[in-house]
Amino acid sequence: MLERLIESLEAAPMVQRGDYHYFIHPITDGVPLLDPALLRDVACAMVTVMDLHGVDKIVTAEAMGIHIGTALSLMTDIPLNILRKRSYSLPGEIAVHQSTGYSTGQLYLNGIEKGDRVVVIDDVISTGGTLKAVLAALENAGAEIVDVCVVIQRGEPELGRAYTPLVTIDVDADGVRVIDTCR
Ligand SMILES: O=P(O)(O)OC[C@H]1O[C@H](OP(=O)(O)OP(=O)(O)O)[C@H](O)[C@@H]1O
Ligand code: HPA
Repeated sequence: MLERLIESLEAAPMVQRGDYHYFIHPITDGVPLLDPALLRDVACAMVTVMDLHGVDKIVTAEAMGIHIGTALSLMTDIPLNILRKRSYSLPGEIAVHQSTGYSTGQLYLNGIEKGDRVVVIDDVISTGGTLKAVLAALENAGAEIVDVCVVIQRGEPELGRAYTPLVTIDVDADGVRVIDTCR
């Protein structure tokens, strides 16, 4: 089920963002084109590895968790909640600081109730800065985090809790090497 993902990752072009070797891939960037079969492979694998029992909401971060979260939501009928990079100034909005290997910013959580059972998904974890911010916002809102799943784990970031990657990669200036898969 993951052959298309593995092959496309190992063919991914690289660019520099400061000191950061950034790979460009349809799942993580929507560039150059997202093949529906690849998105379907990823969504089916995530549904297989995640614990979705009694889950109220799928949570992801703008922007590149949205297409994956949408596919999962359509497959499972579980509503999708998106942490946005802009504030809506709604009552109860929770703001958290996001940092990645090449950027910093804010993420804003709305629409999560105390006691909600949620799963968190994203396209990639690299430094872990984004998912740490998402988890902090959800904890602040009083959500119960049932599971965390990412398509791609880059390196060995710690989140302070377990999470499941579909694939684990190493990246250097020459490109991407897939070193592990979830099966
Ligand atoms: O583990 P980290 O070092 O935090 O990196 C992972 C995050 O980086 C990317 O988001 P980014 O904020 O770059 O923006 P995008 O999703 O809008 O492309 C990606 O979608 C992850 O959310
Ligand atoms: O190297 C990367 N490529 C695409 N998305 C990312 N998000 C964090 N690092 C990366």
